[in-house]
Amino acid sequence: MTAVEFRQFSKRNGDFGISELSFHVETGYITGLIGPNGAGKTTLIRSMMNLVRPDQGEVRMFGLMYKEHEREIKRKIGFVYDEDFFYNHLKVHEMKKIAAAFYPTWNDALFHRYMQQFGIPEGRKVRELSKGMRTKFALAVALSHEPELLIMDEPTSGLDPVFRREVLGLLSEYIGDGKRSVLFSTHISSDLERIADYIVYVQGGKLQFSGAKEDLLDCYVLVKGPLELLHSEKLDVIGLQKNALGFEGLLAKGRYSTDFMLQNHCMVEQPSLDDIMVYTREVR
Ligand SMILES: Nc1ncnc2c1ncn2[C@@H]1O[C@H](COP(=O)(O)OP(=O)(O)OP(=O)(O)O)[C@@H](O)[C@H]1O
Repeated sequence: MTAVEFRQFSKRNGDFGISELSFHVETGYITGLIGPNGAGKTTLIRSMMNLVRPDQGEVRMFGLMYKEHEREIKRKIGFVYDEDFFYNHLKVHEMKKIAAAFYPTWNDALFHRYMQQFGIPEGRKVRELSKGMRTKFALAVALSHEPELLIMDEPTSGLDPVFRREVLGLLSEYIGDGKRSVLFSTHISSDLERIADYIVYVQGGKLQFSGAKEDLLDCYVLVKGPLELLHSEKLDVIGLQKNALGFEGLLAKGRYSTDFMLQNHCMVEQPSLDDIMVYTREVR
């Protein structure tokens, strides 16, 4: 089952373009959308909300098209994004009332439970909430209509590690029954290493990878070695960086043996998602 499917999606905005991009988001899992600044993550997320329309190709949500099923699709989605979309002068319970009116499936008991869990006083004005509380409030609103898919643009940016950990715990709990899905973009790849099942990695509007996180992490090894080795051996180092102490970069896994690396005084490590993004970035 797929919660989201991009088919040959193309979109141009000035000199930035996404061209014939296809990927899908599996139902029942947490998918992380990663890529450097300006990669196109927000454009893709906005397309999932029908706030951006493709020039060509299509976006299917739960197998449905926005053209015919906008209301049905939107009701199945909880959306949290980094811009403020609340009326700041309202109190929490007043703002909640407005949001709740949009959703027939609104669960008020669940909302109150989140408010208690997050320590958000419902009589407080939205503008008086801290950034972290505001994110939690947005998350509570998004979750209280019990959506099938939670979409978030940078939900954990600007949150302290304790808040972040709490939000991540909530997401894992939320997908617990296997019928719900989460997709979120982030620059904090350690969050994804902790909880994501799948990764969609974009760069400059192009898809670099879409699949299980473990498969992406398994594609490469991070290698550090002496510069002399580069002269004597033709190593296909991805994102090669040199300094006075030696070289480092990625090697496609399976291309060189551990014995070879040991004999040549190379250190081989498991790369992080950050390492993969740094070393596979295209030089502009
Ligand atoms: N409405 C628009 N008009 C013109 N250009 C746009 C528009 N929206 C986005 N862009 C451009 O599209 C590119 C991708 O932007 P987008 O916000 O999707 O990237 P992102 O991966 O979310 O970046 P970041 O991590 O910095 O938030 C950028 O070059 C941006 O300037």
